[in-house]
Amino acid sequence: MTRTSATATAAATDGPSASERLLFGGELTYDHGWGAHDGAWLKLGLRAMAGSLPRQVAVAVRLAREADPRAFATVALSEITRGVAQAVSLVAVNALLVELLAPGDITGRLRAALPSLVLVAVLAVIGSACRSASSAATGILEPKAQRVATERYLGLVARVELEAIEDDAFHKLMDSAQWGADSARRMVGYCTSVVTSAISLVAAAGVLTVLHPVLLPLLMLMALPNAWGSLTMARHRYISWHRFVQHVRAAKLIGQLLINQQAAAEIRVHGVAPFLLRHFRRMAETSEREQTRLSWTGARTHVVADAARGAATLATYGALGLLLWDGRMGLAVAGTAVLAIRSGAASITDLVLRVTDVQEEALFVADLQTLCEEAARRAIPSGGRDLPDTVDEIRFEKVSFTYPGADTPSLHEVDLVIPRGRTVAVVGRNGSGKSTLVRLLSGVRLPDSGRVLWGGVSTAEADRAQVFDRVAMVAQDFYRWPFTARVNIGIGRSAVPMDDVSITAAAVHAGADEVVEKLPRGLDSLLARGYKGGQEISGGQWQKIGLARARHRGGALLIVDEPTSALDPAAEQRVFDQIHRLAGSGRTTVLITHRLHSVRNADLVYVLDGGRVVEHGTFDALMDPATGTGVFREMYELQARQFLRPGVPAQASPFDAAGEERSP
Ligand SMILES: Nc1ncnc2c1ncn2[C@@H]1O[C@H](COP(=O)(O)OP(=O)(O)OP(=O)(O)O)[C@@H](O)[C@H]1O
Repeated sequence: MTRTSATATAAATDGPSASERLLFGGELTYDHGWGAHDGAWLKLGLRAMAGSLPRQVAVAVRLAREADPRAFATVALSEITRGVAQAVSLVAVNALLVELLAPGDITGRLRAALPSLVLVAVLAVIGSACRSASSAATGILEPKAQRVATERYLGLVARVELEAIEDDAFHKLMDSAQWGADSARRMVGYCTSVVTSAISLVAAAGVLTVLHPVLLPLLMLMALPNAWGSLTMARHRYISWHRFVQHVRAAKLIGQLLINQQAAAEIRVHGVAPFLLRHFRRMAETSEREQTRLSWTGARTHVVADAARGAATLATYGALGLLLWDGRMGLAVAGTAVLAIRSGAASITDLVLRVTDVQEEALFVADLQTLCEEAARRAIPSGGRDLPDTVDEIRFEKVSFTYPGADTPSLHEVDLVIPRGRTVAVVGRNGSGKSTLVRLLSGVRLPDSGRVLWGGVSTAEADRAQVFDRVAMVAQDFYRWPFTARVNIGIGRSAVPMDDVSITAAAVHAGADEVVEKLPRGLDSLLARGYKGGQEISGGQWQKIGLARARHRGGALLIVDEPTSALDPAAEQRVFDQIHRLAGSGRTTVLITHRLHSVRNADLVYVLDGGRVVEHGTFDALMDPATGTGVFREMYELQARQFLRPGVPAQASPFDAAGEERSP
């Protein structure tokens, strides 16, 4: 989607106040998107627009040089040569006209003018060759510059703290900055044009200055209205884009939902499509209003700019006429002046257009720059304290944690110990804080207060790359990569070769070998419906693939969050057996589950409620009325009763044995 078409699908409202919210049909709401951060970023962007052109060109030059130094040198050399050729050509044209308009017979005049004529022709050939070389090199440079810019921001974003990824303001910046890489590509091309036009203009201006001092200021006067008009419109477009980027996201989201594979069945059975389409349409209609507003602003700006430029052109040619009329300028000089003014005016128009383009693109490149700075600021720090080779225990000390924007803590002064080589189960109601605990345990989140200690080293001070390296995790929502089964198992340790032996061993361990065997191309089957040869597997089968991934990854700590929710009873039993076997092999395991019977074999059970540890101990101790507080026992018995509950008495069939309806 281009920026223009994206804006076209975006919704619009009248003003950018922070409190305003766009209400889609009274059901779906999206924030207007102008938070405190956003205002600051917008100001930054507009400052970039007002900023100096050399700085913006320097950004493109740095990018181009990094992308392909040789192509960059070719562009620079070609453009400089072309500019010099153009300047010399104008001087040669002047000499040519002087010879042609001199008194004497025509043959003599032509002979005298011949060297200048040849020079003009040679310079034209040089100019043309330079233009071809420059455009070829620019074509090579542009995609490379885009790649360099994209790689830079993707690399930085992939390293930010989880908190940034969940922050809507950061997301908005990512959306806006995504256009920045595309803009960086275009900026390289536009900058080349700026340099070309500037050199042409300098050549024309030099000649005009020599011809008569008044001609140059007049030529410059012609440039002003165009510059004002183009800059004004670029500013309007940029503000408009920032105002609606949030809605562009919403429109994109709805569009994606309509074609989403997982949502497809529900969209049809529940008839969701008209609802989604209605909101999509509403956004497009409000966007049309914004487009109309922009068009009118554009029309008004162009009328004013064109009128001013017309007056300036009239003044320029009028001045030239006057100089000719009162004899202060010869005919040959006037002819050269007309050529120089025409070339200069064309260069100015081109220059103004391209400068505006550069500045407009620079705004998005500035967003990209801001994103890179913000991503670097919010990156998971590299380095830190080393973990001991053997971590004897992981300890939570009075750990509290509140999600940004939440009113209540999700974990409150949690104390907990996970001894090496043991299986520790964490149980509790929905929303009691189990998954949050896992996030702090694995180091993807840091506590607000208290410490999570890995062998005495707190995760806040540790080299977190070392913490991550020791964790294998099968989260509830582990990612289903749209790649082959082999990659889905091996991606947990992607630096290690994904050979048949190691991948199959991991698959066998998790029971995923049966899944793989049924796939048409075995491990190399693509697990992505909607692509050629793509396969779909069931939720339970995915869970086995997820477990195989954790097995292949290895690591000292295995965290399994609801590992069996989608498994059949036999597979569930097998998974728990495997988990206990793993624990027996010296690997520490943290098991989060609602299936309380499965924690029987755990060495320790922690019970969470409302973000607090309300009870802990061995299974037997928690079940014993003499030692347990009863919280766990109650939960366990409630679950057990569901299996023991007597069946619902059978209802009498309304039909008799012959299939006839019974009389009431
Ligand atoms: N990313 C998040 N941002 C804000 N709040 C969150 C986030 N994740 C969880 N919470 C909140 O933190 C609390 C604990 O959630 P958590 O997911 O840790 O519970 P849980 O015990 O794992 O629940 P379940 O058994 O349903 O998986 C809940 O109130 C939840 O709404």
